[in-house]
Amino acid sequence: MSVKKIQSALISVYYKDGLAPIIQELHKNGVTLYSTGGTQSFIEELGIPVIAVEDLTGYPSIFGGRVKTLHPKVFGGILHRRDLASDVEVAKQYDIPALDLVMVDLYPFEETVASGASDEDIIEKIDIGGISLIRGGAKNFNDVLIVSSRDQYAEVAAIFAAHGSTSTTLEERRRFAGKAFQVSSHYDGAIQRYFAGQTADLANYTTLPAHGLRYGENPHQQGKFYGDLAALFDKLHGKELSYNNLVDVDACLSLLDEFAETAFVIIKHMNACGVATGTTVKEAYDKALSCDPISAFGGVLATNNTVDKAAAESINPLFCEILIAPDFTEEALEILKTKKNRILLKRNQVTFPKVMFKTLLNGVLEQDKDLVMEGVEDFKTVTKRVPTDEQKRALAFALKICKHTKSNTIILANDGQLLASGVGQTSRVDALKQAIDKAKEFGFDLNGAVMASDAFFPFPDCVEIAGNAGIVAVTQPGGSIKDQDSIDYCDANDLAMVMTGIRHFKH
Ligand SMILES: NC(=O)c1ncn([C@@H]2O[C@H](COP(=O)(O)O)[C@@H](O)[C@H]2O)c1NC=O
Repeated sequence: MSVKKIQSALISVYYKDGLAPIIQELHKNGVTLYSTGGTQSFIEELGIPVIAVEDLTGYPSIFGGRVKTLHPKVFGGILHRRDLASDVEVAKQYDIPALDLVMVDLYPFEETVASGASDEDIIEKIDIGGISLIRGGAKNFNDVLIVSSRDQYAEVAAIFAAHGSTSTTLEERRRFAGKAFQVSSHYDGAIQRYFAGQTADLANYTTLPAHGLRYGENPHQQGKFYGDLAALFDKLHGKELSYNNLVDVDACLSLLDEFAETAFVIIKHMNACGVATGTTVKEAYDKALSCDPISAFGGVLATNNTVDKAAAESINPLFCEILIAPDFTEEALEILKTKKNRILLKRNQVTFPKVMFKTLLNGVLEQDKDLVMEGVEDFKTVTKRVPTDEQKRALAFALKICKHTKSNTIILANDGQLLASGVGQTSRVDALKQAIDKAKEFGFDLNGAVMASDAFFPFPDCVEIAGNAGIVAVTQPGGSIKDQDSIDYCDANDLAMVMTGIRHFKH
C-alpha cells in the first residue's frame, strides 16, 4: 500500500461552502496551495497563504474567465509522471511544479439550465478548465488525488484523519479517479441533453440522478431509480417511494394523462381497478372506488384536479399507498396526513420521454411509447346499428383504459366509469369472462354497457358472450380475417360495433 503525502494542491471551486476545514487541514500539513481568483480570495480570507494561478502561468485570467488554468504549467504539474525520469526532467526544464491534489467544483451547468437562464448564460456555465483539471487529475491518479465535487470533501477529510496526515493510498486515489469520470460524464451528459433539447437521456440512464431504493421488486432484489423525482413531485407527506410504487405511479399517470376532464384513477399492480370522470374529484373518486373496492386496498391513486376537503374525506378511510394530485387544499392535507405512511405527492408538469426501454436476453429493447389515442371521430361503424353519442363516449372512455391495461384485456364501461376489466389473460375470452364475473361481483348491471378490446376478435365468441351479458356496443381495432363473423353476429343480435384500426397490446 503506497501512501503518498500531498505536498502541493490546486484548488478551483465554484461553490466555496464546506471548503474551509479542508484548506485548514492542508495548511496545517504544510501543503503549498495554488488557486484561481474567487477561490484564492476565499483562502486568503481564512488567513492562509496561497499562490495565484496567474503567478504560476504568467497569464491573467482572460476572456471573462474562459481561460485561467488552461496552461502547460498547470496541466504539466498535474500530468507528468513522477516515476518517469524523462517527465520529471521536462518538468524541471520548464519550471513546472508537481501538483499532488486537484480540487474542483464545476460551474453549476444543470442548475443554470433549470433556473431558466438565457442561452448565453447557460453557455458561459459550460466549465472547460475545471473539467480538464478533473480529467487530468483522474488520468494521473498514480500521483494525484482528484477531488471532483464538493460532495466529496467529507470523504477526503475522513481519509486524511485515518492516515493522520494529508496522505492517500493508490487505491484511494484510483477510487477518486473513478468518481471523477462519473462527475465528468454526468456533466457532459447534461450538456449533450441541453443541446439536443432533451430533458433526459435514457439511453445513458446512469447519467441521470440516481435514487437508491430500499430494495427492488422483492426484498432480496436490489433496486435503484435513475431519474429526476424531485422535478416531478413535491413530496408532501409519507414514507419513501419503493420500486413497486414507482412502477404503479407510472401506470397511474400514463392512464390519467389520457383525460382532459376531471378524472380519478386507482391502480393495483400496474392495472386500473378503478377509473372514473366526474364534475368534482370527490364524485370521480367515489365512482372509481365503487368499481372494485377490494382491489383498491393498498393501491396507487391519482387525480388531475385539486383534492379538496370533500374529496379528502371520501378518500381518507381507504388504505392507499400513494395519492397524487396537481394540488391539495390545506384542509384536505390536514385530513390526509392523519395516516402516517400514506405518500402524498404534488405533481409538477414534467414532459415524459417518448421512448421506452426494456432489458431482455442479452440486450435491450427500445420502442416508441404508445402515444396514439383514438377518439370518437376515429370510429368506423361496421354494423347496421350505429352507437348513440353516449355509447360512443363510453367506447372512447373504455379505450383509454384498454390501452393502459395488460393484454389480453377487455374493458367494460359506461360513459365515465370503468365497470370491470379482464387483465393480462392468455385468451381474450378469459379476459371477457373475468370482466363479466367482476362486474356481477360488485353489483354492476351490464345492460346498456359497452366493451373495448385491445386487439381484434379472431372468432365471434367474444361478441356473443358480451351480447348475452347485456353489452350493446363494442370497439376493437379489426384486422382479423374473420372480422365478418363478429360483425354478422352483432348485426343478427342488434349490437353496434366500431373499428379503430389501432391495436393497443401491452405486454
Ligand atoms: N477557464 C478555466 O481555465 C477554468 N479553470 C477552472 N475553472 C472553474 O472556475 C471555477 C472557480 O473559479 P474561481 O476560483 O474564480 O471562483 C471552478 O468552477 C472551476 O471549475 C475554469 N473555468 C471555466 O472553464
